[in-house]
Parts: sequence; C-alpha cells; structure tokens
Amino acid sequence: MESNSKIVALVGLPGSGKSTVGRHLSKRWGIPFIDSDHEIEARTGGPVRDFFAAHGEAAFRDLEQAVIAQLCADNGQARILATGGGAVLREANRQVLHQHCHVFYLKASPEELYQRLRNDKTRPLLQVDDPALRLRELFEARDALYAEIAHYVIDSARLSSHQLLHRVAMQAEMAGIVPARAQP
Ligand SMILES: Nc1ncnc2c1ncn2[C@@H]1O[C@H](COP(=O)(O)OP(=O)(O)OP(=O)(O)O)[C@@H](O)[C@H]1O
Ligand SMILES: O=C(O)C1=C[C@@H](O)[C@@H](O)[C@H](O)C1
Ligand SMILES: [Mg+2]
Repeated sequence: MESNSKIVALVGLPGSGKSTVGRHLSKRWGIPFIDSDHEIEARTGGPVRDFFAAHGEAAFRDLEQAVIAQLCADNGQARILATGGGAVLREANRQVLHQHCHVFYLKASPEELYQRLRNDKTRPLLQVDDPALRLRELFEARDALYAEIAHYVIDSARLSSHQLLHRVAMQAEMAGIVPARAQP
C-alpha cells in the first residue's frame, strides 16, 4: 500500500458497523466520511435497490467499480470510505482498495449480524424468507475476500459499537494513519 495514503476504508458485511463507525470517526478526526452506496445513489438519483431492480446486479457492479476507483484516487485529502458489502466480489475493487487505502475489516459472525439486523427492513439483500441463512451464505462467500484485502481485522464479537469505534480509532492513530485528536 502507498505509505502516504490518508484513506481509511471500512469493509464488512451488512450490519458490521461501517456507517456507525465511519460517522463517528469522521467527527473524531474532522475528515469526511463517504459511503460508496450513497455516492452511487447521488449519481443515479435513487436508492441502490431501485437501480438493482431496473438494471440488474452486473450494471450495479460496473458503476460501483467506477465509483470506488474514483473515491480511492489520491488527491491528498484524508477521508474515511465505506464500501458496499459486495464490492470485494470484484478483483479490481480488491486491488484498488488494498493498494490505496488502509483497509479495516469489521468482522462479525453471521449470528451476531442477524441479532443486530433481525428487525431491519432497509437492507434489500436481507429481505428474504430466511435472513439468518442468507447472512451465513454471505459470510461463507465473503469472509476470505474481506480478510484478503484487510490491513487490520477488527473482530467485533462482544464489542459494543462504541468499543468497536474505539478499537479502530486507536489502531489507526497508533499506526500514524491520522493524527490523534481529542474527541469532541
Ligand atoms: N459492534 C456493534 N455492536 C452492536 N451493534 C452494532 C455494532 N455495530 C453496529 N451496530 C448496530 O448494527 C446496526 C447496523 O450497523 P451499520 O448500519 O453501521 O452497519 P453497516 O456496516 O453500515 O451496514 P450496511 O453494509 O448495510 O450499510 C446499527 O443499528 C448499529 O447501531
Ligand atoms: O452486499 C451486497 O452485495 C450489497 C450491499 C449494499 O451495501 C449495496 O451495495 C447493495 O445492496 C449490495
Ligand atoms: Mg452502512
């Protein structure tokens, strides 16, 4: 990875805490938080699930790849980036993330994710008859891909979201990726 990179990328399954941790780190460090799904929504003018339904997954993945390449381009600006849960499925995304960002894999078991998300109706991938099974399948298919690109694996088992945030912040600050800042 480029040693002067100031991009912290958060990867992991739906519910792993990317948005929660990303928002808090953004406040703590005073740098922007960008979510690739939100960037795509800003460009297409509607929710990701509508784009999926209208154009299919392959078209979504093409757009996602283009967006991630742009978000990882070095412009000297420090930032926190969360990627859509499926971004690691493409080799090109794995390469660009690993090379240009400090990648943190927020790892959680499918059982734990199910407990967090069981009442959530906003995640399209989980609106199926058996969301617990779906999470197990996603974990099986993706855990090794997240781990492959990660510079840091943060296991969130038995951590509250506050403790998880603290772990990521400490790791990044100790590694000198961002200057340590007093919490607002
Ligand atoms: N370590 C944790 N312990 C308990 N709950 C957590 C933890 N991390 C996140 N949560 C809760 O789980 C839910 C999902 O978290 P969040 O939206 O941050 O996940 P995400 O990785 O951004 O998911 P997605 O990929 O779908 O955008 C939130 O309600 C959040 O408060
Ligand atoms: O895990 C996935 O494949 C996805 C996760 C979301 O973040 C979105 O990017 C989209 O719904 C696909
Ligand atoms: Mg999110």
